[in-house]
Amino acid sequence: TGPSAWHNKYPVAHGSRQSPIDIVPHQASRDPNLSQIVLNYDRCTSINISNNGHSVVVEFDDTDDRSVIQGGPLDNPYRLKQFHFHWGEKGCEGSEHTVSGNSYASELHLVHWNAVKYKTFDEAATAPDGLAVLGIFLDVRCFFKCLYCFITDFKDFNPKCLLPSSLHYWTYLGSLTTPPLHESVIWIVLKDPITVSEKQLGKFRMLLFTGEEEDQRLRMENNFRPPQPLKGRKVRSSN
Ligand SMILES: NS(=O)(=O)c1ccc(NC(=S)OCCc2ccsc2)cc1
Ligand SMILES: [Zn+2]
Repeated sequence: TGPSAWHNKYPVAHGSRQSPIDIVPHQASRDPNLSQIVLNYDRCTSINISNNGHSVVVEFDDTDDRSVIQGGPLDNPYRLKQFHFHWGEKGCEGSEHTVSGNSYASELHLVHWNAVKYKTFDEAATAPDGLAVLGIFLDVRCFFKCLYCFITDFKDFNPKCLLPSSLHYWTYLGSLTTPPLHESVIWIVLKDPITVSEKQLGKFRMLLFTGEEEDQRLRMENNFRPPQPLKGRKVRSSN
């Protein structure tokens, strides 16, 4: 049961601030008050990696403010909880947000929560300003290479090495793109995709298989939700 059936169990699927959306750059309003986003991931500690057969999630220790995103549209620092990817079975589609109708091969989501206003992620996940997700497009060359790299110990993995050169972004109010689809996300989508070079590839590696256990391959099925109605929302652009 794909995205078109989610509304049966999660009526908010037809809500007024659902994600992803199609971003039309020249319709986004440039907001000079939007400061740059600041990422403090230097002391991030990845604690777990899980591969549920159709996505891979790397979780972080979010018991203190060691890895946060702040600035831009955010009034507080938001703590990094996990990151994961969305992709498609064909190289030409897979991202969740689209830009003027065009898809990228994949989209990386760095999920953060507002630990200043809320006590737990679960509480923040149901609040209108509870979560901030940084969306980063991956181009096809990089995505497939990145998916097939190995790392014996991903503990030293720092998502900062995943960032494109420019942190220019679009931002809008939206939701989780998978159930429970809570309308609690301040989306920050970077304009530039990541194109990892060969030499950077050495740094960005991901354990995708369970190693000695049975070869649990990631099925390359689609795990992206199509764009949702804007319903009058404004997309702002950093300069
Ligand atoms: N694709 S997405 O970034 O919008 C995104 C991010 C997180 C999640 N869900 C998470 S982290 O679930 C953790 C369990 C939970 C607790 C309260 S609501 C979900 C779903 C979609
Ligand atoms: Zn996601």
